[in-house]
Amino acid sequence: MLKVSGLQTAYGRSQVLFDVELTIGEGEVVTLLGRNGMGKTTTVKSIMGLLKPLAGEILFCGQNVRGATPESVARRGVGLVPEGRQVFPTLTVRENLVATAANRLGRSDAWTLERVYELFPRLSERVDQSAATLSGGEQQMLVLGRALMTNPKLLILDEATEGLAPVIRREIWGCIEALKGEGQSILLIDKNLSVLKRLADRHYIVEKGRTVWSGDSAALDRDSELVHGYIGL
Ligand SMILES: Nc1ncnc2c1ncn2[C@@H]1O[C@H](COP(=O)(O)OP(=O)(O)OP(=O)(O)O)[C@@H](O)[C@H]1O
Repeated sequence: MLKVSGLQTAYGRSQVLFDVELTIGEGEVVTLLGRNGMGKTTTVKSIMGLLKPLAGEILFCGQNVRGATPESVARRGVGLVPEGRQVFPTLTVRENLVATAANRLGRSDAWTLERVYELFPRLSERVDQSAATLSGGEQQMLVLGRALMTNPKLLILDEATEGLAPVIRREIWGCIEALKGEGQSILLIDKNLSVLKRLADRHYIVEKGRTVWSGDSAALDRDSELVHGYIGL
């Protein structure tokens, strides 16, 4: 579904990615791990077309999307839950969910408001409340629901549980697990290694803008010393 290879990206003159590679197959849950500032968000922004890479290949469903606009990447079926709970603050819960909703790929089991409310009952109790007045956890659920309403082939979650109370985190992890059960392909960035090991099929570690390790959860355990050196957890 997604194949990134030799990815290089810079902010102005400051190059941050030097050689990132990762692959996500249909229905797979894959993580991108690494310490703060190693290039995970920059990789996501490069995939989404929010940054223009200097070099490398980003193949999504067999087509090169490197250099494509964010709109075009979204239209092809990549949904992003960005860092930092980016709701549309002046819109209500319902308006947030429908604002970018689409079923461009014509899925027969498309996401609907009802299905999102079923997944996140807290949102169903607040449909006419403005997003700015939601708690942090509710805002994050809203952003996740909004991404699902675009019916993405690939869902990318960048630190979706950061800064949330444990009970809300568990709720969000439960939803991600349910999505995995439905065959949703997901790229996860998070610091909660024990949950990621249980949930994900494979993992990639980035260190100073390069993919330096990849493997499944069993390999992550086997190489735990090396892995902990890289991700510092
Ligand atoms: N807009 C920017 N301009 C210049 N440098 C940037 C910019 N955004 C990020 N960087 C730098 O790029 C590097 C990689 O940052 P990035 O946000 O991709 O890291 P990350 O692995 O996602 O870390 P975190 O877990 O802290 O979000 C860091 O050194 C960061 O300071």
